[in-house]
Amino acid sequence: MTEPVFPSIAIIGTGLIGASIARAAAEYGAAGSVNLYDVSDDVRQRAAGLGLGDVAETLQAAVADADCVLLCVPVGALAAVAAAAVPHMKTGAILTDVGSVKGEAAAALMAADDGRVHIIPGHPIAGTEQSGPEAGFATLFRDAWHILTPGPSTDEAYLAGVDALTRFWQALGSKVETMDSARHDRVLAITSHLPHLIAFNIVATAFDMETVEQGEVVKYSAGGFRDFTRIAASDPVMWRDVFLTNKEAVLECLGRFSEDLAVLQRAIRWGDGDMLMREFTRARTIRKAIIDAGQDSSAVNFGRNPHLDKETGES
Ligand SMILES: NC(=O)C1=CN([C@@H]2O[C@H](COP(=O)(O)OP(=O)(O)OC[C@H]3O[C@@H](n4cnc5c(N)ncnc54)[C@H](O)[C@@H]3O)[C@@H](O)[C@H]2O)C=CC1
Ligand SMILES: O=C(O)C(=O)Cc1ccc(O)cc1
Repeated sequence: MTEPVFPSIAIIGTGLIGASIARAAAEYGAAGSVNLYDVSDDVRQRAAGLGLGDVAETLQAAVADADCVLLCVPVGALAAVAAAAVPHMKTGAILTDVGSVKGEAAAALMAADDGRVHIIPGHPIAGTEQSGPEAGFATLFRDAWHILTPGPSTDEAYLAGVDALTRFWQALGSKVETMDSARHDRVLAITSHLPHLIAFNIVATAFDMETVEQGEVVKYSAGGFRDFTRIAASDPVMWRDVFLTNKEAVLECLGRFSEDLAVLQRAIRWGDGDMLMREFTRARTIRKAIIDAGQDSSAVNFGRNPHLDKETGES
């Protein structure tokens, strides 16, 4: 077996993502030892029971020996956790995160910078609608993108840190890209954040209609609506924080989306079949182009936990 990328890592927040990193790092030999900490007593006990690593009683104890500290908490908690962690970290260690929004995450991490650690924000584009340590699985990051948004430093030690973190995520199976955090937030607003908002909204609308239609909405729900309900089952705290911290980019996308929806609404009202054909054909072509380019990682990861997928019975 090859040398681990990091002799020791600390994972703060042992939910879906933290537990998946712990399992993957152990399974693929990416870290020599894995320390864990979660603010919740109950989650800490469950993480220990699952054998995810050495569960510490305090954040300070978890990070003290780590060569890389991975913050896997909701975006809104990053600033406080980073501020509490950095003074106890080793000089030269890496501080990264997995937050779904990067501008705010980078600002939260940078605010804690004391000049001794290397701050390299990151985001795995892989997940499911589930949360908690039991939901984690080692193959979550396989073939998924991992976006790093490093700072502007050209310091040799910092660049060596970026290189090590890249190798860590590659060892977990990810394809790593670096990107400017503002660009990340614009891209993710349309590809991930807006789709989640639409799912939360359509499920709520259908539920309200159900009281009128006496159960028929859910009873006859076809595949499309079921897919929306899966996404809408995602963690409310995590998604509240995403929308609070990527406000501008999401509102921009929502504005464009509403305009385009109004065009379809108008076409339906006026019976403009040509317009509907044009729009639907274009969407179909786009989907085909995505598949042909091999970008459909959803088929690999999203929503497919081999340990928990009760619907398909996969194991
Ligand atoms: N769920 C998903 O599909 C994905 C989530 N992410 C990001 O990963 C991060 C974690 O998300 P999940 O693992 O899904 O959430 P989760 O809800 O499964 O786990 C989060 C854990 O953080 C803990 N926590 C909260 N505040 C804390 C604090 N101050 N100190 C220590 N622990 C604390 C919670 O107790 C919880 O156990 C979020 O920032 C999210 O944006 C990124 C990619 C995919
Ligand atoms: O489950 C799904 O469909 C997802 O889209 C998972 C996901 C959620 C948040 C992210 O920042 C990245 C991936």
